[in-house]
Amino acid sequence: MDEGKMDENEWRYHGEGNKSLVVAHEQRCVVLRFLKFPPNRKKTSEEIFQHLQNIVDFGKNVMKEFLGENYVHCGEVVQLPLDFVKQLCLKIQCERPESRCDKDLDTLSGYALCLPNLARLQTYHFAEHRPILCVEIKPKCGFIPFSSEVTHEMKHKVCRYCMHQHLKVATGKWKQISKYCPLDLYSGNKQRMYFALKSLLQEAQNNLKIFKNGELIYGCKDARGPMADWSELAHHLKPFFFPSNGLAGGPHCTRAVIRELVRVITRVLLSGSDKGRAGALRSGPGLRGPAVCEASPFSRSPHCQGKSTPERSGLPKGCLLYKTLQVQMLDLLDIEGLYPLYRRVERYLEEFPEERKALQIDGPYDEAFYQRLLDLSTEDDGTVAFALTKVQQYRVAMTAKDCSIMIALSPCLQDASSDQRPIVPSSRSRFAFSVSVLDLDLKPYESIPHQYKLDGKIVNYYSKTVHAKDATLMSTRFKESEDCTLVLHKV
Ligand SMILES: O=P(O)(O)O[C@@H]1[C@@H](OP(=O)(O)O)[C@H](OP(=O)(O)O)[C@H](O)[C@H](OP(=O)(O)O)[C@H]1OP(=O)(O)O
Ligand SMILES: Nc1ncnc2c1ncn2[C@@H]1O[C@H](COP(=O)(O)OP(=O)(O)OP(=O)(O)O)[C@@H](O)[C@H]1O
Repeated sequence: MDEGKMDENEWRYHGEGNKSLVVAHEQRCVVLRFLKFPPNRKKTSEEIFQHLQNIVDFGKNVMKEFLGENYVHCGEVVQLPLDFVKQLCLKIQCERPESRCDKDLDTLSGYALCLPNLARLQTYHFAEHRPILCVEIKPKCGFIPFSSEVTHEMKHKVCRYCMHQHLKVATGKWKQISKYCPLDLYSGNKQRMYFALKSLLQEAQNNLKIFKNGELIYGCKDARGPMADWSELAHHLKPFFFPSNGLAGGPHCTRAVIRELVRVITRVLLSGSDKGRAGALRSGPGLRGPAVCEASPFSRSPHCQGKSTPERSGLPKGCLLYKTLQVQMLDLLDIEGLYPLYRRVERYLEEFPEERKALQIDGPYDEAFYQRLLDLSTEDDGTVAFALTKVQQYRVAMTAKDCSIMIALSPCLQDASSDQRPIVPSSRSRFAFSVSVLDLDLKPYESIPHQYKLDGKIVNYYSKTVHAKDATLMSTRFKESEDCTLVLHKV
């Protein structure tokens, strides 16, 4: 990229999250990822450069090690002309969803990350002219805490995502509770995975997006966005899954196309032999905790009836879901066990503020930082060193709980057998595919107190609503039995 000759008209708005905004190049398969900040938060250019460089280093030295070379794209920090950034910011403003406009794009530093466009991924040298379908999934936390530090019984039964849904609907973030449960997706059991993916398709929230040739065709921009329309989605997908047959339209066609999509995504998610060092974590927590979440509607669905023992994780060890789950499980103590250790580090830093650098709280995220993450002991010897290791592991785990997986699918030509790319078959076509992870920014040390408070809020709200529901149910049952007694009495 020639940073000297930048033209805002060659870039278009692509998407954004809470902390960054992404624009895509119209022709080339690259994106620019800019940081966003609340309007009054002024950061120096040097701070922004350092923040971005830390993201790159963390990707290279930590996440590539854990997840594998091919899945992680670190990109590079680029310096752009300020005039270009200002014009770009004006150009895209009208396309930004209202709910994301509480933060502004950083137009003052001129720094951004330049990354491959994972929605039009060319990793395996897909021919430029071939159509590309891309599915982005934000799977969230795939396990139930196994730490003995957990005090709320509910946390041993219901996963955080399912509990959080209730609070999100109550606060108006989303309109309705999703049937998606991360434990189903991470189960490795095909039926549970189909159920999870279908649930995501029904209620995408911010957990599912679908792009065709780099354009968003499915998924919420905003809680106020229109409802999911499967027939419109099927219309987009039909040429990919039923290329040469004249499958008629209508609900039958829609169902057939969605079924194919779900099957292909499941196969891709279960595939993979990419080498990562997540194996280094296997001697640690392993797959512990309950295998199912009590709130998942799957356990109450007809598929599950008659099965007394839920499936344990059947994820193949090489697949990205497995590796992501292993990194998530670096949260060994749960926020309840971690918070006192965070306080220990805080007290130490209050006394010796100059030590912050040596403790690598704000980087550098180098090989030494990575090596310390491999110590999975949970025996607290009372030291700051122990507390710090657990704090850093927790931050890495939280990052893995909030990352997204991008699956790019490109239809194969009949003669594509000599290609080196992995292939996934569907019933009427074949796709070359690639899988990548995005949003691997290390969660800040400062967010730990917020996590602690939020955890309490989520569990308390869920317990309250579920108890209220149970109480209503009980009182209805009680009434029914009272009625019954009366009837018996009469007889
Ligand atoms: O805490 P959670 O589980 O709500 O996750 C937040 C996400 O909400 P979600 O649950 O996915 O709707 C949230 O996503 P949205 O902005 O709501 O789309 C962010 O990803 C947030 O991360 P950060 O603070 O921007 O680094 C996420 O915060 P943390 O990952 O820092 O907890
Ligand atoms: N390299 C990429 N290629 C294609 N699309 C991308 C890329 N990076 C990000 N995106 C798109 O931009 C969106 C926002 O990016 P990202 O998730 O990194 O933002 P964020 O603000 O860090 O997210 P969060 O809200 O989780 O903090 C993603 O959901 C994805 O659709």
